[in-house]
Amino acid sequence: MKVFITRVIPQAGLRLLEEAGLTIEQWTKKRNLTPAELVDHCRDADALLSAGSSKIDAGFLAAVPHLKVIALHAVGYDNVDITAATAHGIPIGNTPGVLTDATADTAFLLMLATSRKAFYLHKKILRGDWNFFEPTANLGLSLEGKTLGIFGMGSIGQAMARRSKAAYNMPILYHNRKPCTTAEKELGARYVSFETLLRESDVLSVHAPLTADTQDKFNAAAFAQMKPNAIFVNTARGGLHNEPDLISALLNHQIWGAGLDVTNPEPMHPDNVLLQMPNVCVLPHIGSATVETRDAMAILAARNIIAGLKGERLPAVVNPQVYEGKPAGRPAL
Ligand SMILES: NC(=O)c1ccc[n+]([C@@H]2O[C@H](COP(=O)([O-])OP(=O)(O)OC[C@H]3O[C@@H](n4cnc5c(N)ncnc54)[C@H](O)[C@@H]3O)[C@@H](O)[C@H]2O)c1
Repeated sequence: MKVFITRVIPQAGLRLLEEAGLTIEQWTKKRNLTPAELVDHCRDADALLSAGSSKIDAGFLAAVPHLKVIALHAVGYDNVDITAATAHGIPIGNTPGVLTDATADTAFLLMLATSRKAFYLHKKILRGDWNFFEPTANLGLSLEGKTLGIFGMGSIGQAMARRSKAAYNMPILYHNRKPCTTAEKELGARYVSFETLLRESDVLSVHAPLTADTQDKFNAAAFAQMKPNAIFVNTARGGLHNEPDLISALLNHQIWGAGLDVTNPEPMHPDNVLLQMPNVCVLPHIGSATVETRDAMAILAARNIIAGLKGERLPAVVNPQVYEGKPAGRPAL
């Protein structure tokens, strides 16, 4: 049986697939597959392991309904039409949990780096500009005791809140689809409306998935309600903030700074004005990019593939409804 993999993934995952007797075809070119290439490579595959943001939409799924499982090398699944996959009876796997700490570290890094203008000052040193005689230009903001607002208090939001509370004793506010008792008990986090989150946060860190509800959630109207000293951090998906509105909010001093691991589009154009702003730090979507985390993600994605091909329930399934009212699939492995 054949697995098509859309990008080079760690050996730890490939080894598991090989040990299961699967034939692996991996896309190794240094560019993303086109939609047509993705369909072509999946025609004779039994499973797809998708690393990156290839669109797994209704058109793609209709072209390859024979796939027995699709495993994402990611926790976010905004690139997948889950309804269409379920209608075709294709289970979709993802990699929750194993990337929580690495991504929360990235959010924390961006909060701290932005508060101290770290990326901008690094760039100035590269230009030979140490700015010794104008030290006020280097001043950032302290984080101790400042209020952290979390939008999306799931696994990564809680991990970010835990780090910030431990490091800077930050009071935590959050807005979520439903109250999170763990964060309330463990961190004293306070559930607030979206408007209160905007108005009262000194740092606002975004950790909700990209959905129709959250698309462009952080737009001109939202930034206008934030504090002039607020730092906006997004490690979730670039589609949650409206980039022109974010740029205006920064230029008009409606907010103080921004730390972004995700942009819209990706990659960000090197001439983007955000990259020239002192109070902005941008990373190239490296939330989960540690050796250990990527190994763990590859292993979980491989386990999802193997379970799917055996007709077993995936260890991490996004659309459990695919199993409803169906007898367990006939083992194919
Ligand atoms: N930068 C990266 O490399 C990277 C890495 C991992 C995850 N992510 C992103 O981070 C997101 C969160 O990951 P997670 O593991 O914490 O997921 P999670 O499911 O544990 O948490 C998401 C939280 O968002 C909340 N939420 C959903 N819709 C909401 C809405 N409309 N309003 C308010 N809250 C809402 C949910 O209730 C949930 O508590 C993922 O969806 C993914 O897009 C990015």
